Amino acid sequence: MTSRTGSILTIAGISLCGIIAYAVYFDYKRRTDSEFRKQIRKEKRRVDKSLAQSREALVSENEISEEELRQALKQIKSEAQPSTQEARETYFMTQVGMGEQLAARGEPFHLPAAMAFYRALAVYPSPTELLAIYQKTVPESVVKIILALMNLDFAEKIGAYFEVFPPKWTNVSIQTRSLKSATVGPTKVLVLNKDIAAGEVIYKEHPMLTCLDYDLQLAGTHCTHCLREIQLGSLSLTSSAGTKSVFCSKPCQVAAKTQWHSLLLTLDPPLPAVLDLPQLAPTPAALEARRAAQSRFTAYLNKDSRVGTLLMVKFIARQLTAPATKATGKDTGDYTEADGGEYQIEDHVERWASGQASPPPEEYPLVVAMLRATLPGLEAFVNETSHVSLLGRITYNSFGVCFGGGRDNRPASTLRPEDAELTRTPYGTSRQVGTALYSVSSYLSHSCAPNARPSFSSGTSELNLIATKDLKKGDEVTIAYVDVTQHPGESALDCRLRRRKELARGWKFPCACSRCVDEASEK
Ligand SMILES: C[S@@+](CC[C@H](N)C(=O)[O-])C[C@H]1O[C@@H](n2cnc3c(N)ncnc32)[C@H](O)[C@@H]1O
Repeated sequence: MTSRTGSILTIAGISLCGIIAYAVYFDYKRRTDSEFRKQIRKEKRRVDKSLAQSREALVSENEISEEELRQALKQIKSEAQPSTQEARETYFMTQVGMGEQLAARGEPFHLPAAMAFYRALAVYPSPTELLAIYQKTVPESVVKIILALMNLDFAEKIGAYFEVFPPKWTNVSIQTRSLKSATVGPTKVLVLNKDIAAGEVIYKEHPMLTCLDYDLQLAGTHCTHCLREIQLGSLSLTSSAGTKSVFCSKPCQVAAKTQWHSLLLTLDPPLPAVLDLPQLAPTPAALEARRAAQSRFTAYLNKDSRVGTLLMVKFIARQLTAPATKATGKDTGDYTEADGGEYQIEDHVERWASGQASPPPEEYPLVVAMLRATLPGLEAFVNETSHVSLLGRITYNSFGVCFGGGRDNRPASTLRPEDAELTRTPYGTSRQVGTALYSVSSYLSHSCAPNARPSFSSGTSELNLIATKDLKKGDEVTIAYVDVTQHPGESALDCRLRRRKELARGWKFPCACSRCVDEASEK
């Protein structure tokens, strides 16, 4: 080992031993905190510019070509990653040692040296910190190549998203189009990749997150995970406060337990075992604090049946439990490997359009207290700004799950009408059994004369998108976000006003669909 390797390992080792468990959270923060990501994007533009220059310089100095960089990255990406903590540590040390030795052999070995350092970076809990160490200890020309590899990796990930998502089997792609409205600018829409006949299923999609309506949760009549009506026997999970969630099947029970239930509602170890990270042994006082924080948070949710907030914390939990969820094999609608792209649940959610949320002031401290009591450091997943924007994004994109034509015994909301939950469903939120979020369907536009409809014909929250007209390749697919039928005794004008009012309240846009445009010109 060279003396420099020694210094990298000594400096890095402090972090490796001390913060490996917490690193998971900080890495998630990097990926979830929208402000932080905004900064990264800004920084990326700056870095892009300087790296484009540095790449040009690398190329012009005949050091390394763009193609060589691409091949190097491809090679690194194709290699298997160590899966246990012990293996990661050994891999890290081997790669750093190798990088040092290669770098010392001079310029022809700078690319393989940078590749070794880059591999070490990929398994290190805090990459920015390690990069700073490299900058102090590794030859400048090698650092330049490491930065160029980083930049290329980032650019490939971001740039390719809408090329590989949605997956081909959904028969749709996402395009940016300008809608026929003076106030609505370019917006993303779903466009068909092939002709589809009326009545055919365009695609089926499992939700990434669900929330059973609170009254049904209490009644125990529906599955907390897939929202199916429970016919035969049910299974349950008990929270730290003694309340029960029921499930229609073992896979649903396991999925809910793994994804969010253990972390948010119990005193079980919060880190999924498959992460193979050291679990902190909680003191009795810490366990009691966790139970109390969970119970205060649950009381807050239950008081006004807050769906958006529950979905938001389930989303936070899912980011942490993703590796464990993957191991259960249950379809989670996240498309983590959409046609070759590698995505996390947050990569999808951060691209969604966002609405305005105005949670009561007591909500944020309750969320933070609950996360901190679960595991110190976990509260870093949200700050005051990202809490509001995450909530806005989640409520803006939620769908109402209705079986058949929907139910008619849903209790009215206790919130002010302007704060009451509004979900996308042609039957009306008041007829749903629960709320669900979908990766692909989030991009569906509204039309008062839609050409498709969401159907839940499997009796679960799996969304079947059915064409209601003969459609051609290139057509934009639309659904009705609200009830657009003209009811008996309702004039066309009243119907128009009702649906436009609801759209303005829930989604804040003046509808630019063909029916609204035609009806406006008939006046
Ligand atoms: C829930 S998002 C749908 C996905 C969104 N288009 C995107 O870019 O991610 C709702 C937004 O889509 C646009 N939109 C959908 N249907 C529309 C319509 N009929 N008229 C005008 N804007 C519409 C509006 O900008 C609205 O705020």
